[in-house]
Amino acid sequence: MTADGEIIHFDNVGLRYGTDREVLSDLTFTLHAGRFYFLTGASGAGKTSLLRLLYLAQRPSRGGIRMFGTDVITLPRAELPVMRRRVGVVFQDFRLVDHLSAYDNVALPLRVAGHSEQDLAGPVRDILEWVGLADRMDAPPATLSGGEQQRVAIARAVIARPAMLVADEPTGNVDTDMAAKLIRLFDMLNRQGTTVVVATHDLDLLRKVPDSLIMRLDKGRLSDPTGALRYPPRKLT
Ligand SMILES: Nc1ncnc2c1ncn2[C@@H]1O[C@H](COP(=O)(O)OP(=O)(O)OP(=O)(O)O)[C@@H](O)[C@H]1O
Repeated sequence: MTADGEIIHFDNVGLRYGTDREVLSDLTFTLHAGRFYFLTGASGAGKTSLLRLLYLAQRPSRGGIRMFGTDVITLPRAELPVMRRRVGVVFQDFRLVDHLSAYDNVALPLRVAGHSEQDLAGPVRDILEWVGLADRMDAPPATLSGGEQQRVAIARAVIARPAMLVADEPTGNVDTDMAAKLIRLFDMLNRQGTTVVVATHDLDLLRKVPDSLIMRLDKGRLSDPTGALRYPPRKLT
């Protein structure tokens, strides 16, 4: 994070896949630490593509991106994994490892980072408890409901305490009540200081986080270039 609380800055970013037309154009915005952002827009507007830029799964075709004060465009490839570890990711389809228990799925990022079993056991149990799955730790994903699987995925995304959590339609495969519960988890994380970016079609979710900032994509462009529109509307300070 930089001194003024910026965690990400996009400067005139464009993205095209292959030689096709641009799917994202002229994106200039700043995300600030500790805020909650919703990314909305019609199907095909470019939400997933923009999130992929945020979690460094994709490089832009043009423009500049600064993350945590570092220019990621010129960052050597070998340094990308360290930067990626600062961003947790949650997907609509959970993407859990089928043959691992809930516990082992959540432990995975800490094991990859080299933590000992002794050190990681406490945090993994604590976070599974926090998402309400203390009694399902040994369950393989296939035996969990969609909402339970998504809570494991959220626990896995935040176990290494990322500065930012990025979620792509995280409530797309759960019912309305579970969607509200998942958004409450994101909100709690945000209140503890994690910057949160959630892409969603579901405009009802936006009302559940009153202080959220809305980024609206329209055919690859941000219709509010400052990303500062609020929903419900609130006076800007
Ligand atoms: N790997 C790819 N190769 C080529 N074109 C792609 C690729 N991924 C996405 N696109 C195109 O980029 C555009 C934006 O897609 P993207 O998935 O980012 O939109 P979205 O807003 O997330 O859509 P949805 O809400 O339907 O998931 C679409 O026209 C899509 O067809």
